Amino acid sequence: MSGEITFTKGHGTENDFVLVADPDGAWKPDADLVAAICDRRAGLGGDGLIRAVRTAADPDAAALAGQAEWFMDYRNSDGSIAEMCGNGVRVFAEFLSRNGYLTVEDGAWFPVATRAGLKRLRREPDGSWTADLGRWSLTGGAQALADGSDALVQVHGLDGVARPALSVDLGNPHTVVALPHAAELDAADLTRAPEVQPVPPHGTNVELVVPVDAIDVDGDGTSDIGDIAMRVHERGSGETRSCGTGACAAALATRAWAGEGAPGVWRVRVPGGRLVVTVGAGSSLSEGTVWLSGPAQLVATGTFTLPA
Ligand SMILES: N[C@@H](CCC[C@H](N)C(=O)O)C(=O)O
Repeated sequence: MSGEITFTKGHGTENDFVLVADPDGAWKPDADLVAAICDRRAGLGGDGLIRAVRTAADPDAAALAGQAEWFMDYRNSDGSIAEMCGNGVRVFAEFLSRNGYLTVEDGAWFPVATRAGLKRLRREPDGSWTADLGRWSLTGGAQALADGSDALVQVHGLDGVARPALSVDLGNPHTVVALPHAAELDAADLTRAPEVQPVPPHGTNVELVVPVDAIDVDGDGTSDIGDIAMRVHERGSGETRSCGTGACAAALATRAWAGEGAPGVWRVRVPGGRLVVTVGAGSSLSEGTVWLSGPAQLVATGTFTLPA
């Protein structure tokens, strides 16, 4: 590919992406080009770039070629590579389906290859998508669960006190900090990356979370659905209006802090909308499987002239 590329702009709860179909793996954008495309003033603008390439045509995904037709090559807006994107994979599925690259029947799962392995997706009758993100774990394991934290995070704009946090692995790294009040969530300055100790070897996405409510659906006096609000500073992209894997991490860490009997379904309110996180059957408080549900919208298609 040279000269110009055809792109689609899409978002999931306002986590926005530039999507490019590259079935044969002919386009090899370097980090500078990805950053130029994602630039909100001089480029198209986006929290990330997603290249849709046939699994067999990309060396990073070729091992999964027999198991999924398409590979989501995800790049952050600074050009760095990320293993996984929960909002992006739903938008990717919508993109493949709307452009005829895949025939998708409502309710039927289909596989997608990512750098974090195979994921399954399903379109819901209302047009939203559910992504089976597969395995997650508390990075610090049982000890982190017993201690309630395995990291300390200093969030700019607050009182300067380093706060306890839990690290969650969803294929990509997350560090979740609980704040006591919505006012603190609003006051946090996420124009600067929160400072995490010990420094994660591959960087981390940082989620700030506050409890909102808990919902007793069946009236038995226990909470069936957890309800939290979250803001996120994404590795490689800065503050975004949503993060799907981040929403899962926030729900899973909050569930771990709540302990046995905590809900298995969580509503996660983000600045760009709402997501639903469903903890897989048989998951413990420190590891298991997880599903993410939410919207995926395509908003524009056009051509972009590549810099000479
Ligand atoms: N916004 C995404 C996560 C994108 C990758 C992340 N910035 C990283 O570097 O791990 C999501 O919706 O999960």
